[in-house]
This record gives sequence, C-alpha cells and structure tokens, in this order.
Amino acid sequence: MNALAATSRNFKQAAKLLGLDSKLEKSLLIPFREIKVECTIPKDDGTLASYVGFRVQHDNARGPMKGGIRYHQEVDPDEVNALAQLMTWKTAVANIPYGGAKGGIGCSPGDLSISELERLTRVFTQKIHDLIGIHTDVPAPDMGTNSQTMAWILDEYSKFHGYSPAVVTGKPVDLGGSLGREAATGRGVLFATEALLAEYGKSIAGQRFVIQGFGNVGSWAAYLITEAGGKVIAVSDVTGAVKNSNGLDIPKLLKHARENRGVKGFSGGDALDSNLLLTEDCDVLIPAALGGVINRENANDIRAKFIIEAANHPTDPEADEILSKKGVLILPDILANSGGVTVSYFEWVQNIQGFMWDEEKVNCELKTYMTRGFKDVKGMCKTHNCDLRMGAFTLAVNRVARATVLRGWEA
Ligand SMILES: NC(=O)C1=CN([C@@H]2O[C@H](COP(=O)(O)OP(=O)(O)OC[C@H]3O[C@@H](n4cnc5c(N)ncnc54)[C@H](O)[C@@H]3O)[C@@H](O)[C@H]2O)C=CC1
Ligand SMILES: O=C(O)CCC(=O)C(=O)O
Repeated sequence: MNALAATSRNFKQAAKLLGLDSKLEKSLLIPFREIKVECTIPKDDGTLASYVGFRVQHDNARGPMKGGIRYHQEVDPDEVNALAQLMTWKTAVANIPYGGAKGGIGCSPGDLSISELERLTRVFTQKIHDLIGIHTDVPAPDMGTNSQTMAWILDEYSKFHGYSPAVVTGKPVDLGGSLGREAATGRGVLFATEALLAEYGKSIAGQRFVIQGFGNVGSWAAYLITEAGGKVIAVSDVTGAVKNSNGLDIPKLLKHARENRGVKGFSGGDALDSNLLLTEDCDVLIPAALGGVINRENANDIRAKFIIEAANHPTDPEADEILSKKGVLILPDILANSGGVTVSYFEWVQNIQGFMWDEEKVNCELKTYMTRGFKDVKGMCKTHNCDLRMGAFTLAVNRVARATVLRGWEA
C-alpha cells in the first residue's frame, strides 16, 4: 500500500471512531495546496540538470503549516502528500500551534556536490518563496537535508523578504537555530520510548535495540539510548549493517560513519545482511530511515516486542494488523518522532521573541511535551478502546476538527 493510501486509511479509521461529519472528513483529507516546481541548475561540469520539487501544504486550521524538506531519489507527489498529512496530525498530537506541510526534491543528494546542492536549494526557494513564510509555512530538515540546507533557504528567502530567520527551523545555531534541535528527534524518541517502557515496568537500561538508519535521527537515538544504559546491538544505513550482540560502541561507530560515509566496514562488529536487520532478535526495533519498510512481507518475522517509529510511516497497515496479532506494541510516528518538530516550534518561538534558550531548558521542555503527548494518546486509547496508532490519530484528528469548526467551517 502506498504511503498516501496508508495514511488516509488511518485517518479515515480515526474519523469513524470519532463519528466525524462526512463533509468535514473529506475537507480534512484534501490538502490546502499542492505545489510542483521545475528546478534547473548548471552542474559543476557546465551541463544543465532538471529536478522536480514539491511542497504540499496540508492544513492550517491550528496555525502556520510546518514540516521538513526531503532530498531523495524516491520523492514523489503521493509520498510528499502523505508526509504533509502526517505533519498535520503530528503537530496536533504534540499540541503545538501549527498545521502540516512537507516538501521534497527528487534527487540523490549524495551524487551532487555541495555547490550543486546549494544551487538546487536556492532555485527551489526562488520558486516557492511567495508561498512560504513565518506565519504561513515554515520548512525544516528531513531526509537528505540538514542545517546547511536551511541556511541557504533562509538566505535566499531573505533576498526577497528581508532578513527572516524564523522562516525555517533546524538552521545553524549561528543563524538563530535552537540549541538541541539537531538531537531533538532522537532525544524525543528516547523520551517516548522511556514513557512506553515504563508502562510495562521496564526502562531503557538492559533492553536490546536494533536501529535502521544512522543519519540525524538514528544516530542521535542510538547515542542517547546507549547513554541511558540501553544496548544497541545492530544498526544499518544505506551502505550496510553491523551487529554486535554485546552492544555496539556508538561513539566509535559515529566516528567510523563520519570518516567512511556510512557504517559499512566498522571493525567493532560483524557485517550483517541489511535485509535481515528488521527481523533481528531484540527487545526494541527502531526504524529511522525510509517509509513502508515493515510490511506484509516481513511483519511475521519481526521478533521485537516494541517498535518505535522514528521514521515517518515505516509500518504498512497490513503489517500493523499482523504485528498486533503477534502482540508487538507500536509507538506511532506522529508521536514517537514528534520531538523534532516540537523543538522546531521552540526555535521559531525563540526567533520571534528574539531570545535564546539554553540547551537544558530546550531538553527539559521537550521531555514535558513528549511525556504529555504520550499521556494524551493513552487517554484516547482508553476512550476509544484502540491501539496507540489510533489513539494518536483520534487525538490529532479531534483537535484539528475542533479548530476547523471553531474557525467557521460550515457543513
Ligand atoms: N530530521 C528530523 O528532524 C526528522 C526526521 N524524521 C524522519 O526520520 C527518518 C530519517 O530522517 P533523518 O535521520 O533526518 O535523515 P538522514 O538523511 O539524516 O538519514 C537517513 C538515514 O537513513 C539511511 N538509509 C537510507 N536508505 C536506507 C536503507 N534502504 N536501509 C537502511 N538505511 C537507509 C541513510 O543511510 C541515513 O543513515 C525519515 O523517515 C524522516 O522523515 C522524522 C521526524 C523529524
Ligand atoms: O521540524 C520540523 O518542522 C519538521 C520535521 C519533520 O519533517 C517531521 O517531523 O517529519
């Protein structure tokens, strides 16, 4: 099932549980605006190359639309649409005053030089600058983009609108980025995992973790989990997978990955077939890379007791059903990875206030938001007698529907 069909199916199930008016349901599903732009840049060798960029602005009932920009060869309109919709539900679960959006460019960032990436980012910004803004739509990093990408967007946008640091979040601290934003999604994953495990009388310490993806989210999650006493026994990225049943030395793996552009070849563990990573024996599985990786093909073979969705939509609805029958507990993406957008919100607030918080305050507030989100979701699970994904979706859809109606929506 593709990402859009899967996300819409979860939404519709939540709408049914809430008894949502059918016209309101339809209106919440259709995106506010879908943007598709052509971006041509000169490559370093002088030839021209064309790329397609997208920004889908899904909903703004609760505030400015918010969400990352992804650079990846598989970016397509349906996926960006699904990711934008997920942002609407995610910001509502976190109860931050935003709607949802997502963007992307179909490209392989690893095959482009830094100057080519800069030109591509600037052309994309030129094409969408009139449609984003501090109080309309605020981009941030996602797969294949980072704080440098945000700095280029900020600079290009500012040429048209005057210096505007709050137009993007996840930017470098030197340009008004928030302390703690880089680690925030991984740290949020840690806090959410702690909250879930505590329900079962467990803590991070002593649990065995397997993590797919060792980029921003996966590597920070691995580092923080290890610091909290967890044992990360296997990790994969696009280059390969490594395993050490006694626990990988994450600081050493980070150094290796930085120097070798990936985890492949790490001497502190054994090479593992990447296709087998998700079905490794462990307590907690953390997909932190691509969508749709847990599906009907492998769900029966998953051996983890808990799945923490650090990636967006890593689990297909068919796999959801299989895993539920097996008694595997899934902490859904719109709660588990909401730490990133939550600290993006703190960054935006700091920019608007012109005041910088220290890192301790950022991390402490993040813990409060993640813990509250978990508690709110559990409350909805009890009300609707449903799993954590439906608890999160009903919480979010209810909040967005209420805001929509309050603003004057008429059936
Ligand atoms: N960066 C953020 O703040 C947030 C990111 N996310 C989600 O987390 C996930 C990861 O994002 P980032 O860490 O930011 O991206 P990133 O670009 O920093 O890292 C992506 C990682 O996934 C790996 N990867 C790619 N294809 C793979 C494959 N086939 N098998 C195994 N690993 C593979 C890459 O090698 C890399 O290690 C995405 O689903 C993203 O949407 C969600 C919330 C916030
Ligand atoms: O920080 C943000 O604004 C959005 C991060 C994001 O793209 C996500 O949560 O999937």
